[in-house]
Amino acid sequence: MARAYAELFAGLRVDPAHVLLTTFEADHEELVLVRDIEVMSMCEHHLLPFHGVAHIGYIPGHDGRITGLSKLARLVEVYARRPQVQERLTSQIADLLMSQLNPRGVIVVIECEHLCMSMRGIQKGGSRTITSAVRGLLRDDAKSRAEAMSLILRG
Ligand SMILES: Nc1nc2c(ncn2[C@@H]2O[C@H](COP(=O)(O)OP(=O)(O)OP(=O)(O)O)[C@@H](O)[C@H]2O)c(=O)[nH]1
Repeated sequence: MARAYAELFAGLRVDPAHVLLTTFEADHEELVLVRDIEVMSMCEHHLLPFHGVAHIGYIPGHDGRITGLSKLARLVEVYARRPQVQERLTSQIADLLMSQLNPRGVIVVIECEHLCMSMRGIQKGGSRTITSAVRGLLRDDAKSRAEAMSLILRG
């Protein structure tokens, strides 16, 4: 039992800042977006799962540095594998990207079904909760935000 919880909450043992230590010189200053990253997390109120997908986009900083694509998915894992609420999960990912990668903007959109609403309580399966956290240029510039949103919604 203790091992099962250790696995479920493995994200608590990892320093999220370490995930983004891998960066590359790419001279790329346009949007980078990774869609449909699987999310498996645990609602901190009921200790029941919520699951779905995350879409993470960023516009690199003026130095054009990028991070490894898998690091974005790893960041989702670190913050998801702990008791969570979806809103905090969304903003933690966006805030860490802003502070570590120093990009011009970040957008994180997460869509999940919460089993605490499906299996118990109100018992409404199939509803999806969508949260977003938008920072920097992607928040302030309507054109950049619209471009990112259109790519996110395309799927
Ligand atoms: N930005 C970007 N990253 C890429 C591309 N192709 C591969 N990568 C990433 O390059 C990174 C290399 O990181 P490393 O930490 O050196 O390699 P790794 O240990 O295999 O990394 P993991 O895949 O996280 O296990 C990984 O995050 C890959 O996902 C690409 O076209 N663009």
